[in-house]
Amino acid sequence: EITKEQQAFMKVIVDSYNRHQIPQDVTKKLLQEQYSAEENFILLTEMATSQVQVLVEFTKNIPGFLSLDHEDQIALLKGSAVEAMFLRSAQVLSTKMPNGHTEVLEERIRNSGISEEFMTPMFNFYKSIGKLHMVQEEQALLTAVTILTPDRPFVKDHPAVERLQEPMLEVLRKLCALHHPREPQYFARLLGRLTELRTLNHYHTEMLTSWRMNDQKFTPLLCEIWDVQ
Ligand SMILES: CC(C)c1onc(-c2c(Cl)cccc2Cl)c1COc1ccc(-c2ccc3c(C(=O)O)csc3c2)cc1
Repeated sequence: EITKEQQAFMKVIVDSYNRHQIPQDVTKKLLQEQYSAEENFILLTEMATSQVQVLVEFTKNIPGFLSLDHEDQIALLKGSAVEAMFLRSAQVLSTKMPNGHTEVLEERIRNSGISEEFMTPMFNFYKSIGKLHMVQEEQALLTAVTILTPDRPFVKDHPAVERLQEPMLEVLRKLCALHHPREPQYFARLLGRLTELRTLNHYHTEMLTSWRMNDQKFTPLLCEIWDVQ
């Protein structure tokens, strides 16, 4: 069912996804530092900054991405960074990481100055992703599909992005049928998570505003990608 060239195409994306991860010396800090809201915010800022760098490297390996208009490349990265980081942190929180990152990451997110009203939708999303039990290929493809979403703000050449996203959606659809044969609606449920991700974008914008109200500092890279400060 999955053709030879689709397999090769998928391998490029999955290998890149596995190659690009936050380095150990950064993630191990999650286990070491204190648990004050202040310290948690600083750690999460470091994680997010490192994850954005990882995302940029992953995105550059998506076939065809580098031949897009340069301004559109930036618009796609800015428009998808938060969603891609929700997907990645969801993966960490739902797979019991052997290194104990899961528990400490959840603990630090829950105590980092994020107001209660955002906790519920955030952790509902985390739960809904966990229930899907995505295999690694699906996680890699879903992240690539999220990044190559044509209707992000300021994207000029929609059709060019669609032409890159379509083949990835087709491979993802076949992967879902392959790995979840008894759940014909699995692919549709997966795409439903992308809709839920869009709503989290709006919550995230408010989270940023309330952090900034408390004079919290971000890194230059996060300020650039989130148009803050
Ligand atoms: C600026 C900061 C306070 C912030 O603002 N919004 C969010 C934010 C939040 Cl709080 C939730 C969801 C999305 C965002 Cl942007 C954040 C924190 O973002 C994070 C991004 C990414 C990780 C993350 C990734 C991978 C891994 C791995 C691994 O791969 O092995 C092991 S531990 C870990 C940790 C955590 C937090």
